[in-house]
Amino acid sequence: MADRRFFVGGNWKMNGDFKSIDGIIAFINSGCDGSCCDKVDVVVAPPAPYITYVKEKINCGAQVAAQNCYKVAKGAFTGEISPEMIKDLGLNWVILGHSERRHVFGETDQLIADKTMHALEAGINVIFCIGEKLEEREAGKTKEVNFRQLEAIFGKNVDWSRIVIAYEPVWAIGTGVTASPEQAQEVHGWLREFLKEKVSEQVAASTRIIYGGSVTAENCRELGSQSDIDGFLVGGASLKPDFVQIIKARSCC
Ligand SMILES: O=C[C@H](O)COP(=O)(O)O
Repeated sequence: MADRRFFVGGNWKMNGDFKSIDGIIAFINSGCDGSCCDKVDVVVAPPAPYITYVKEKINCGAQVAAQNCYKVAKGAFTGEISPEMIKDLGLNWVILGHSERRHVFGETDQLIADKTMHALEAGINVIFCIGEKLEEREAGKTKEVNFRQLEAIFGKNVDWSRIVIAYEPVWAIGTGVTASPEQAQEVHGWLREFLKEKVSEQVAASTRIIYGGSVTAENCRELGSQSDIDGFLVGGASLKPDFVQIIKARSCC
């Protein structure tokens, strides 16, 4: 297994209120103790209005991320937040390119690339999401779609040490239909080869590629044991105590 630190993100999406968030923070704080968080990067992404609250309450080493940001620092962009604001809140991570941003809100590869570059320039690390739809997989376009989404940031001045790639097949998100360990490993392997060919051997070897899509406490160990799966981006299960088991999928704490 390559020496890439395991990474587990919890994407709460548009879920939670103060009461339920208190419960989530309680199980993260008690379950993700020092011995565990020392071995895993844990990053949770609450809805924007709760970011500061969550950041103040988490006391176990887990970091807090934003779920999205725009491509400029400030201005007349109602409803948006900027990477500079995320930095100002004391955060270091943002999720970009999530399938819900791509397919519900119509974000293009170009916009996601622009947002990624601006976030990196502002000092924010990026969880860069890609993934094919079911019809694309069934049409034999899995590799083509994922490579196209990823190569949107090739050729730019990317600091790859600050990017985590999240492979999230759209058909597996929130459906209960998880990619099999073999299916996920196959795509992760392709992505690593693609990085090796188009960027560099060093970037391919060191960049973490995490899997997302109906990850649960039950399936995380087998998925996490695949050689090119370096962690998870978890949606639904990150709102439950199962999240702690997923954090521990590869460590023995
Ligand atoms: O960002 C997380 C993914 O969309 C996965 O969501 P899920 O675990 O609910 O399938």
